[in-house]
Amino acid sequence: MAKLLTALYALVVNNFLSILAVAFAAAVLQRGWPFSIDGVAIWLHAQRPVHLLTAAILIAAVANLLRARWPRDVYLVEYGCFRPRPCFRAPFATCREHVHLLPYLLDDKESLSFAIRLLERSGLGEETCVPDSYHYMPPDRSLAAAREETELVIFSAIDDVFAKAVAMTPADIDVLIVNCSIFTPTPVFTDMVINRYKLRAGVRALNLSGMGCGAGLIAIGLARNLLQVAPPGTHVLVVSTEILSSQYYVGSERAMLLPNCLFRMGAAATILSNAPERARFRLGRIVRTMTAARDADYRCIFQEEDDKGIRGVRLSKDLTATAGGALKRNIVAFGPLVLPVSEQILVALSLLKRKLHSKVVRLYRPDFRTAFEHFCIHAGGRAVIDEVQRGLGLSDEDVEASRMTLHRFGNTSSSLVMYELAYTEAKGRMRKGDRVWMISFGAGFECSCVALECVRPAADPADGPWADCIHRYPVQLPHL
Ligand SMILES: CC(C)(COP(=O)(O)OP(=O)(O)OC[C@H]1O[C@@H](n2cnc3c(N)ncnc32)[C@H](O)[C@@H]1OP(=O)(O)O)[C@@H](O)C(=O)NCCC(=O)NCCSC(=O)CC(=O)O
Repeated sequence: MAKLLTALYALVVNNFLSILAVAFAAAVLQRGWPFSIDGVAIWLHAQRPVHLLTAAILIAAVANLLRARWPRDVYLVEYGCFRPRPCFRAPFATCREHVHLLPYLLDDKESLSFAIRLLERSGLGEETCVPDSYHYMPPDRSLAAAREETELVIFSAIDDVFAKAVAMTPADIDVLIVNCSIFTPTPVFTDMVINRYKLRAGVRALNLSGMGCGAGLIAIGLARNLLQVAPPGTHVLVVSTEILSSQYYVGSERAMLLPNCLFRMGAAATILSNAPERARFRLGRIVRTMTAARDADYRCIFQEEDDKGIRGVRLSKDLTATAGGALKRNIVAFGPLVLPVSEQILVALSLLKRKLHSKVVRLYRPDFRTAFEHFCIHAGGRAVIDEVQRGLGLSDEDVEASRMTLHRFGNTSSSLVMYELAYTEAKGRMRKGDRVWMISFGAGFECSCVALECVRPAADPADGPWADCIHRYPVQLPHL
């Protein structure tokens, strides 16, 4: 009964304007339309032609002006992901053997057992992949190795997206955005892509670095902003990756060993456009929250040298709480833009109740499943997914794409959310009209939320990074 009442409440409140319009139309029809076509014709006839012409020109000019100022709709035309070959696999046995052979960990038994424990409890499976350089002993952290990894992951992802977007070629790209946080070579990634694919001389190229795992959605937000004011038919290629070779930490500090355990190779390439032709998703609201003004948040993910002068990325123990806080702040802006009115009224009522009664009244947690069918949550680590699931009150099915992506691919940084989208599609769950919520976190600290609406499901959903393993997923994860 309560379920039925809730559904009825949502139906009435969310369709209030339509119900009002139908009631008004019915009332008008019952009373009779006050104007007749003859009456309007006589009135028009009585006006001076020059006045009618001026009015028509004015109306057309205002409409044109409004249309030009109205931001264009932006679409995700296609996306592709790097699918690592099995030779890059890093199963536990190999990782365990490697950490036992690392000279700097050999003397530090505590750090050694910590690294192994984290590997086992990380939520990563047996098939995640690391670059060739990690298979060397000691790991090859040279520029040449990083460049080799870059070319492999980026070019594979771009090849994949153009293989899917059959009607498009690299020559159709007007703007190129590449993001990678830790490694920035010269010439930069965008030049690498322009050189390889011989992009047009007039292509606009932007490179984002140092922005952590959140940079993929930041790049998509930037592409959206550009496309909203660009001439119709403009195409942007966004490439998101993190290059691991140069950032392997060879020290023994726990907080800096963690990235070695969590990060794995990956890349995604996404084509966006302001033309609806051939589009697969329509971009909805995008909200980015930065909390770098808070010292603790700013230092939460920090590249620095340890006390022995060895460079690495330090991940704070408070990272999950920081992510939860940043998401909360983001939702204050994002929620009202995406939630149905019925949920917003419930939030407003609980706020009012809290104000009137006491601070102990719990605020109503909106049900985001009324606004989205699918969730792609940055799978930064098992604890990050736990925190978001708990905070948003999501079910295990809602976070399945994130947990399975962490299991199969590890933390691939800024490309993760595209692997998660690919999971949902590979499972055949994406339907026309379905809404997707992408959430990413990154150094800064940053939290970005992007809403997507599916306009055309994939022609071949199994064709993607999950092609060779989707039949084995979801897998049962151990209870830790
Ligand atoms: C690492 C974990 C899988 C471990 O989970 P566990 O279930 O084992 O439990 P746990 O959290 O109690 O941690 C186990 C042990 O690790 C220690 N520990 C955990 N996190 C630590 C950290 N950052 N630094 C130092 N030690 C740490 C704990 O103190 C504890 O030690 P003891 O047992 O001795 O008390 C989880 O904590 C996790 O997912 N954390 C989040 C990982 C993360 O930061 N991801 C974001 C990556 S950055 C990113 O994605 C964005 C970006 O780069 O921009």
